[in-house]
Amino acid sequence: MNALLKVSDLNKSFKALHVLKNVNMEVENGERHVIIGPNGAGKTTLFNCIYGTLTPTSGMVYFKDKPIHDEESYKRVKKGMSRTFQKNNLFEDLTVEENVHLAILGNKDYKFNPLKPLLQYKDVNEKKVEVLEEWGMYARRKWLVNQLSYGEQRLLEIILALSSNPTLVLLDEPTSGMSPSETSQFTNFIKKIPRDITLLIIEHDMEVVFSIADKITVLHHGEALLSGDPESVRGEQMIQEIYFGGGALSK
Ligand SMILES: Nc1ncnc2c1ncn2[C@@H]1O[C@H](COP(=O)(O)OP(=O)(O)OP(=O)(O)O)[C@@H](O)[C@H]1O
Repeated sequence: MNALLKVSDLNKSFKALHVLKNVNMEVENGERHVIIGPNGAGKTTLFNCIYGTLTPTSGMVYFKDKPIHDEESYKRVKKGMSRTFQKNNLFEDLTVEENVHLAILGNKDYKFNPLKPLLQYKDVNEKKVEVLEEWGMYARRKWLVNQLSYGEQRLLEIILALSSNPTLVLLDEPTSGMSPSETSQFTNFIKKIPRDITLLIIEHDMEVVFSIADKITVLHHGEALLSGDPESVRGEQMIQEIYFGGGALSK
């Protein structure tokens, strides 16, 4: 079977700024694939082109063997993609379960009716309970989001991304701003996600990278310098010099 996601000769420019330069990358089914690279390398721009937030200047993105690079994000979500963003995207004054409810509702075909009480969406309610139970948030379902710790809020964002039954989830710097204990909670959480869900993650914390990655792609000045298993990437002399020697990956 072919790769779940294939990025082929992808370019993205913002006027004269050539951010992505002929990027080629493949993500296999079930993989935990981590993208590393210094600030400004083009990692989020690459995510935006994969998810449809941005249209590439040229090149192709294939998902499940079909070209998707000119489709809107909502169509990509329907095909099984979901994502989180660098900054929290939660409704902080709503409860945990209301956030989950709205995320599930947002992926349904029927239009949200503001006059219909949330609890009357029976299938959404069932799915909500399933999601809250599966990911360990049921006990805190009535908590307001702003009562959760920062680490729990970031986990809730991932839970929302998982609530659409995705096959591919893109996580953009999920541990940014987390304390060491929140980061290790995150790593444990990632390890519990079943392998029928593929993960593509932008991550700066090298301890996290090497504890979760099956494959690492190094993006440098908009070019995919190399892709490989963690040990081969760690062993590359060029990577040692650029990243581990100079500490260029730490924020
Ligand atoms: N919408 C935009 N318009 C103009 N320039 C942009 C836009 N989005 C990103 N850029 C520029 O593209 C370059 C790459 O940015 P991008 O956010 O993709 O990098 P990154 O590798 O994700 O960095 P970081 O690790 O800091 O998040 C930067 O120089 C940024 O200023």
